[in-house]
Amino acid sequence: MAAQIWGSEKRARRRREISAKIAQMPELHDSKPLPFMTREEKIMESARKLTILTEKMGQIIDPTDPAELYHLNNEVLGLEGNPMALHGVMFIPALSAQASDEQQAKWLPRALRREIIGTYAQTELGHGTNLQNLETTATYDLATQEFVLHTPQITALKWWPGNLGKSSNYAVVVAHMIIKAKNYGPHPFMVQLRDEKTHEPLPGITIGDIGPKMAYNIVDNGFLGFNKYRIPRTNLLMRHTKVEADGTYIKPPHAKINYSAMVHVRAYMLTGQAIMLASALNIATRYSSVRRQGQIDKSQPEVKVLEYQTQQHRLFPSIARAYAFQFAGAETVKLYEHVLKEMKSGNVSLMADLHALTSGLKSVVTYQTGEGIEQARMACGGHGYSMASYISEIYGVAIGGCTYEGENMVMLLQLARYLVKSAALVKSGQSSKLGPLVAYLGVKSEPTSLIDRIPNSGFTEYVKTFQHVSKRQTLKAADMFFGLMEKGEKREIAWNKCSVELNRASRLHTRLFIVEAFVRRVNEIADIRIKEALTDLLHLHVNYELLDIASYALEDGFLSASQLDYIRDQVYLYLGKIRPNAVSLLDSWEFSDIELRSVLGRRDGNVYENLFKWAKSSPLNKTDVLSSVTQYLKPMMEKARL
Ligand SMILES: CCCCCCCCCCCCCCCCCCCCCCCCC/C=C/C(=O)SCCNC(=O)CCNC(=O)[C@H](O)C(C)(C)COP(=O)(O)OP(=O)(O)OC[C@H]1O[C@@H](n2cnc3c(N)ncnc32)[C@H](O)[C@@H]1OP(=O)(O)O
Ligand SMILES: Cc1cc2nc3c(=O)[nH]c(=O)nc-3n(C[C@H](O)[C@H](O)[C@H](O)COP(=O)(O)OP(=O)(O)OC[C@H]3O[C@@H](n4cnc5c(N)ncnc54)[C@H](O)[C@@H]3O)c2cc1C
Repeated sequence: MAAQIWGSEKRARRRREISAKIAQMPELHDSKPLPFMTREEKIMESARKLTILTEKMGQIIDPTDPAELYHLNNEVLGLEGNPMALHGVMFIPALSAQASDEQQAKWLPRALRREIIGTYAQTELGHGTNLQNLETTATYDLATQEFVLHTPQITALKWWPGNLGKSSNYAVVVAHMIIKAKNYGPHPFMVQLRDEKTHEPLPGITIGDIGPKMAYNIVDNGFLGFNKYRIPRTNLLMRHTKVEADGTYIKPPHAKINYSAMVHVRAYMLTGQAIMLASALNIATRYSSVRRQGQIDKSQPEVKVLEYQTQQHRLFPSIARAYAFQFAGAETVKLYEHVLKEMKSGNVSLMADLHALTSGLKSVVTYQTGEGIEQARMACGGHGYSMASYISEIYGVAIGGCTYEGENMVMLLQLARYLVKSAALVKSGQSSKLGPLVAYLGVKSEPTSLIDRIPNSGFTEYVKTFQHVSKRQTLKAADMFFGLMEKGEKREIAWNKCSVELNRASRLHTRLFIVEAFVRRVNEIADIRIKEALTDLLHLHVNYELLDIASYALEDGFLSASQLDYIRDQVYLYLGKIRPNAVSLLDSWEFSDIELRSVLGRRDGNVYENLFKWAKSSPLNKTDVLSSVTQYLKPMMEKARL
């Protein structure tokens, strides 16, 4: 099963080997539990480990393999981030995709050797979503052949970029490029921020940390202002766009090609989210098989809380989602790598499809991951609320994904643009022009669902039902939009008036893609035992998800009330079937205790001993009487007694 999750036998084996090596290297372990550290201590601890990794990484992993890098990152540095998080996730990808060969030769080896640390600075205090209204300017000075970076007012301060505040000395900065008074829109520039020897900010740069956040606090998300700060013309990333010495602008082959670093993270973050969801569920499911509370049969001893159907209903559909996201994520990464390769050689024809797909997936996956992690926390009762579970930290980090790389509603609306265009093709009889991801929009469906009507139909009737609801909602939302425009409404106003319905269509389309990716994977599996276990999980997934969106299929009579009863019964049936495999389905992800960082979810299952040890190690327990008591509470009580 680990091979299915991680993509191959070899990958699963390499993960195990990497975990085993790290277990033997105490210098790479947390020196104390992260929740007992201050933010400064955590940053210090993480930087300490990063320097060791820079020396020893080659002995532990193949540093050119992103999957191995990511696993090393999760084991050693953890999900709270690190002082170089954005260096690997966005700075290097931005340079790789957007810098010319000559620029790459100059900067990439230095970045890869970690001579310099970089980040991706795009978002500003006043604007994150609407890139067209970013306010940082890069004005070309023909006389000196330099760009002058400037922050015209407080809202133009770069705000949020990870590791910008204190750790990075370089950044890919996105600014509006102005040449001879003409604004060419947002473009990426390579900018040195700090002196390479002293790490002091360079003159003309104002920079710092934006303060603590809900989670992800080892990352120093920062602010940055420029005061007429000059950089050479050749620091504009020029793989696709060029500015010649005389100010001539050569436009890129696709208007949004400079957005590729965002698409990179949107594609890769899906499996990251699946890992966080599976981690939280691993903790909650292990704990649920240790925790005994109450009896189902009063004549019997107390049961493990995992025996309660409500507990299973709370956890198991999310287990299925974690697998589904992992499989859909793996497909997306493959597509991304393909499109990136094509893009580098000038073929931009697949960019729109990739953008639409990743926009929808990032939104649905992050939202449902957040839901699943929060259910996992509640499934652990009081102990879930303790930092000993570590679930709250996982939650805080995961839900950041609902916002970064494009706020979820906004990204769903990006997918909706694609769906509406596809709907227009269907309506104008041009269904043959539909891309493979939306081809179903042009297929006539049966009048009613055949779920439970055709024996042994596998998942086909389920997929058809998802396709039906997605198609219907897409066409309905598109009709609403076209209808408003026909009535004379301006395009943007009409769009806004339909946006809730449009986003519903985007969610349904994305959920269909996730179901299909799960089905595709299960169909590929040869090992009969693995196939059986995953087929059970897929049964739970399709039935649970369909129940969740049933209103769409009920409103036009595609599903009947009796079919809904059948679907509900199937959910209960598969909850029971999955119960014996539940812990194994999560243990198969092979998270080590080091990586999970959870007292509640350790492999040994000694929950109560471990919790007591953890509590005793709380810094508050170093002394029996705290100075808060001697200074304030004790005198207060004494005064009251007089
Ligand atoms: C030492 C060893 C240790 C190792 C440590 C390192 C470990 C790392 C290892 C790395 C390994 C790799 C694995 C990576 C794993 C990742 C896991 C994830 C971890 C998470 C980390 C967290 C990091 C968080 C970082 C966050 C960063 C950010 O948030 S950056 C800022 C992001 N900002 C946004 O996303 C802004 C959103 N807004 C937009 O995108 C746009 O403004 C908009 C799309 C909404 C609108 O744009 P615009 O105004 O320009 O558009 P128009 O209206 O003019 O046009 C719309 C048309 O354009 C089309 N379009 C838009 N975008 C694209 C696109 N990208 N591609 C193609 N087309 C696009 C759109 O479809 C419209 O087309 P039509 O007009 O409809 O045809
Ligand atoms: C943990 C974290 C890490 C980050 N790291 C980085 C980084 O490394 N580099 C970087 O540059 N940035 C980074 N960001 C910033 C992030 O990319 C932005 O916060 C994000 O893109 C959302 O933009 P915003 O904050 O402007 O939200 P807003 O756009 O102001 O969103 C506020 C509300 O307005 C709604 N809204 C906005 N526009 C529309 C619209 N057109 N239609 C409908 N509704 C709309 C949204 O849906 C939302 O409900 C990070 C953010 C976080 C939380």
